[in-house]
Amino acid sequence: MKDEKKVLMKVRNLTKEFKIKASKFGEQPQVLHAVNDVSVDIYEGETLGIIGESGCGKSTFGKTLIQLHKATSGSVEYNGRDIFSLQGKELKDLKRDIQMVFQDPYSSLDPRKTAAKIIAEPLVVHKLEPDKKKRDDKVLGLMREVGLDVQHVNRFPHEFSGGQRQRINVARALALNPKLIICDEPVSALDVSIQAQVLNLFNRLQKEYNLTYVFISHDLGVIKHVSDRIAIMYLGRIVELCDADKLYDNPLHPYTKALLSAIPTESPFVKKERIVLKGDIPSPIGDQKGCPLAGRCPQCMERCRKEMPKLMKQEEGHQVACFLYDEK
Ligand SMILES: Nc1ncnc2c1ncn2[C@@H]1O[C@H](COP(=O)(O)OP(=O)(O)OP(=O)(O)O)[C@@H](O)[C@H]1O
Repeated sequence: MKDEKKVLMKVRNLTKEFKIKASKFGEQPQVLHAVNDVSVDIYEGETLGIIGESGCGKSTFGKTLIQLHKATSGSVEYNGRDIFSLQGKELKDLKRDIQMVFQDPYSSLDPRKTAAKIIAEPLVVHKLEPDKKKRDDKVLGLMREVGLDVQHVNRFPHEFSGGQRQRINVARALALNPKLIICDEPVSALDVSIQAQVLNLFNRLQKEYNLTYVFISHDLGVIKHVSDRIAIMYLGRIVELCDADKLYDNPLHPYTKALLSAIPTESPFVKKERIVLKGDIPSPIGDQKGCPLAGRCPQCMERCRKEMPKLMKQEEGHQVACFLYDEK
């Protein structure tokens, strides 16, 4: 990442709630708090890793950033402009600049279209390359760029392996020269041996095109490999935000500590204490009072059950939302 950091996306108090319909007659509909008051800056050229257990709101956060979900409240600025107020050409331009790559490389590809058609589609939709010959050349160039054999241009998705399919998805996203790519578990559905190759592809493309990534994963190893900074999510909130090189040596939040304690040590001679949090993740349905971890935290204090801690700076490049670090 560059020394001089430019904020590409500024997220403030982003909240996404889903209304859950009443299951029985007479019951009130309930509110599920999927993303809760999230504020974070995303810097140009960086990879912001988002990690947390299943259901903590990672995907909803990514989708709300690009308006696949309509935010309940909060704001997102991209290059200084409020994206929720964009319309017409400005909105179309934004949809070129920000792309998303999803977890399942198969279901996100139309099985009836060839690789050529799939990769060319965004160029057609955005009327970027009306000349067929030039468009075909661009498709072949993109295939080479992501490591696909151009001889396979007329193959259908089922004729490719999982890793190759994800490369088609990446080529399709790249076709529009995006600035920011939201990668939602892009290697989780792939064999471990293939994961590293696809992660290396993401790294190479980032350097080549100065791409910014929001990289969502539940896998601590993957997140460590790709991220410049890491946001740890729990129950819809960012509980810790830290430069990647500091986090693994100095986790502060009790939830992060528990999460990291599950990683096996590199040497079998080094023993590590495993921190197991009691109970399950609470339901995101209904109002929350106090810290979301209060009921499970081994260091819970009186205050934690009543007040919501905010993300606060502890040292350069390290913020945590925990009263253990906020003496009152
Ligand atoms: N369309 C929806 N309608 C209602 N609830 C939803 C919807 N999408 C997500 N949720 C709920 O929002 C919460 C956050 O889900 P989300 O998929 O964002 O989590 P996640 O961290 O990405 O998990 P996973 O890794 O399993 O996808 C969950 O409780 C989920 O059930």
